[in-house]
Amino acid sequence: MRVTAKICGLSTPETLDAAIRGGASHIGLNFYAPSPRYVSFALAERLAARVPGHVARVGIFVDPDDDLLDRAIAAGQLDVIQLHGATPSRTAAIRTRFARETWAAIAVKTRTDLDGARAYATAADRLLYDAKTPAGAALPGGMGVRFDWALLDGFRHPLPWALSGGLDLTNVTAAIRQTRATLVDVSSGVETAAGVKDVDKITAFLKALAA
Ligand SMILES: O=C(O)c1ccccc1NCC(=O)[C@H](O)[C@H](O)COP(=O)(O)O
Repeated sequence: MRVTAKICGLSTPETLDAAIRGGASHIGLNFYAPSPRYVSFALAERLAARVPGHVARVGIFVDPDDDLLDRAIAAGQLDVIQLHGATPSRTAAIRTRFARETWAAIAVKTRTDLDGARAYATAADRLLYDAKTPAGAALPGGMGVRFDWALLDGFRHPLPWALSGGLDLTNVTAAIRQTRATLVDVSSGVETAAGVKDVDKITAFLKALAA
């Protein structure tokens, strides 16, 4: 079973290049201003220009308006729109309007949260099962929080999906073994501090998938 990865929240050429060199299938550019991984349109443009055609550029958004999407898609040459906090109907509208592969992030803590994924069955192209961050947390993602992977046992996935939330070099192999994920997503697990990606951590994480 081949497993691929999205390295999320990249904001420097060096770490972006490490993700590409290491074999990431997707790279994530974060357009949510409060995030420590936020990239301006100008920076997104420079980073996107380094990404070869076989690697998908994913834009990360929290309930974005159309203007932000328009500008980010152009700057980041986005192939994929990843939405946090968008309702199924807003997700469907974005997918239709922007004609891009669209991912719905599902914030998971309980089985009920997971069941909520079904509402996106006709609205999105892929689900990103991410851990629900604690109440009052500054961000809805990128906080290194893990959910109970056993919740996925026997779950009938309504769409292709990816596993996210608290993954790192120490647990990604077990996560894949347990959930049978074929696409994993990581952000803080390949950082030395919030928003500071690390070339060696990215390389080691991707190498673990190839082993
Ligand atoms: O990473 C962020 O700063 C972020 C902010 C707002 C919404 C989403 C965000 N990240 C989305 C991702 O796809 C992360 O990779 C995902 O939440 C996993 O993060 P981590 O647990 O740190 O690996």
